[in-house]
Amino acid sequence: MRTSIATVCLSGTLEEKMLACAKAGFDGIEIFEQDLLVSPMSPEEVRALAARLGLTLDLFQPFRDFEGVEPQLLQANLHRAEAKFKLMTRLGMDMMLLCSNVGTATINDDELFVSQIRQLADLAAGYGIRIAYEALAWGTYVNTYQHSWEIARQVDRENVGICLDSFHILSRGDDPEAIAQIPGEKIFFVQLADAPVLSMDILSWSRHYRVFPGQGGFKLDEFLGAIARSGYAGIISLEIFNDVFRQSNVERTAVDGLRSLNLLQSQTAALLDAQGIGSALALQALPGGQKANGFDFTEIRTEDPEPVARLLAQLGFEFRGQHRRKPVQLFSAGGARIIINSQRSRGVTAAVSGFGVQVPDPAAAGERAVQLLARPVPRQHLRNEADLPGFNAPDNTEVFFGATGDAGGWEAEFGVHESGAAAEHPALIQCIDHLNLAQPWQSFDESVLFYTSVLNLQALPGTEVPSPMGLVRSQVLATGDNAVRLALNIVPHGLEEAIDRNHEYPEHIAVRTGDIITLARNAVADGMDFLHIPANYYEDLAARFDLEPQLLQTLQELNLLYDRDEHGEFLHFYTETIGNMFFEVVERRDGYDGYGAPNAPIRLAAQFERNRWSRH
Ligand SMILES: O=C(O)c1ccc(O)c(O)c1
Ligand SMILES: [Mg+2]
Repeated sequence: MRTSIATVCLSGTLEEKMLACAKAGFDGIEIFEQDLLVSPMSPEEVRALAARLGLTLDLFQPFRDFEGVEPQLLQANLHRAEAKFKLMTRLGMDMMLLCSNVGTATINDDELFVSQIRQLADLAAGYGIRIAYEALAWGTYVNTYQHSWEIARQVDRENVGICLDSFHILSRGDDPEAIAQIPGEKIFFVQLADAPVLSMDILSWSRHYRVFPGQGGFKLDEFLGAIARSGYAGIISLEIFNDVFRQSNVERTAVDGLRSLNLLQSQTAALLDAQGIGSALALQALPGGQKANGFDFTEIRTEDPEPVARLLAQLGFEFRGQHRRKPVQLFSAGGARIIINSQRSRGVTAAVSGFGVQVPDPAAAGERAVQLLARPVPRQHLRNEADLPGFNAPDNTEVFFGATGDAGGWEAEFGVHESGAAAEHPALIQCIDHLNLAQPWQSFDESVLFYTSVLNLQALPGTEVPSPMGLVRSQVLATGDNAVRLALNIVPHGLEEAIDRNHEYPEHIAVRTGDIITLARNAVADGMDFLHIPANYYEDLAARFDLEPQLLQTLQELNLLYDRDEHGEFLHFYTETIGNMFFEVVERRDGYDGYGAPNAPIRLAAQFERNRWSRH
């Protein structure tokens, strides 16, 4: 599939945008006219740069407010168009986007639209230029794809077709199914954008909140499937107006965009395959996404392992061994393995630096990640050491693929020979339940797409948690069976540096137990520091749930939090924070499925009080 992206999606100068698109691997770009207007590069220089970078210049856009006007204005519009045709000739471009009129149209008459666009077409033909007519969702008279197609059909010129933009169609709730009936050769261009489901006027939604495919709520595989069934064989482009992308790192945004297209074409190929339909789009399928069976390990980086090791021991973890070659230690409890790594850790008090998941075929999962443009972690293994495919997530977490049930492969490097070595006491901890990773606000959507596509996780509906630092947006990603769960928390604006500053906005590792009360009592006996929960919380619990007074008293005594859903009950507690991380211990009774969301504000406020206090 040939891929393109509109320059309006990206930050920086036109030159920077072009370099980033080429580096990410796009085939071409749409030149958004404003980017050219403000550029010091001449049209000839833009053309030469594109040629040098191997980028095609696919669409000059937008040309606005043309049809449906009085005769005098039409002449001015044709004059304006001719100037742009000359400019396009200098750029070596042959396709112009014509948006349906949103401003100057005063006459609602299809026949007039047809005859005026026909005049434009005949003028364009003299320059060898084709016109792609796009119905904007807020077009004054033309605002549906059916209408733009009807007009283009009646114009009846070889050099006039339509541009289909998923946003304008899906934002209105229109059914894209009828696209399949349009002759593919009359679809001149396809723009894709996703968007979160919001209720606001369509213009504001379009200009500020579009996101890459897979980051919003539109069913773009079905949309692209309908495009494919029309017989369209052209370019699939991204046109994303997004306030955050326009101020984010241009290279990262370009990679994020191409990742979204690589995922979408694979999903669409699967959809068409299932219907037994071939496609002229040459959709590239990715190696199949594998369902992870669980966490392989979680890694903590720290320059001083002692406080973390002490906390792990208080929670019931056993020290399993020291890596034979590196300053790295392994701890485990039940099926939960935690690695403390002191390499490259100068200045890091403690931070969650990576994790592994177990999949049936790690090499294939690694190959899929590469095709999704994931950045490989530089290799540091020796020939006789396990070589887990590893990648840097957008939040800088290192993500590894291990083989299902084969931790022994790398555990041996820690001198651990029999897997599941008999501990002195059977561990109360069963496994890693979930990880909570902090996300800078600029890269939240990028992270969601990365983790859902590379780790093959599903995004659950997001929530918002009030905290003294601001409203924290939170999003859970999980395998269908919850064997692997990640909770991504957006860091409130202004605190994103806190992640690097090693303070204030910690991440956490949640481990699961079948007996949290015994585990908490053992930890108290071992002198562990718990996050202190205020008495107000327990008064509120008593009001909301009818709890046995004895249980309520135990919860308060042990700083345990409580929640209930339609399945069962949830008991959990938090440890004190070390550096940039802490632990949570959870007990899920009778299939409780959530994360104690009502308790999250209590936790954030308690940590805020505590961290403020510890800084003075
Ligand atoms: O918002 C706009 O003006 C605009 C311009 C060009 C497009 O292709 C589009 O989808 C929207
Ligand atoms: Mg568009």
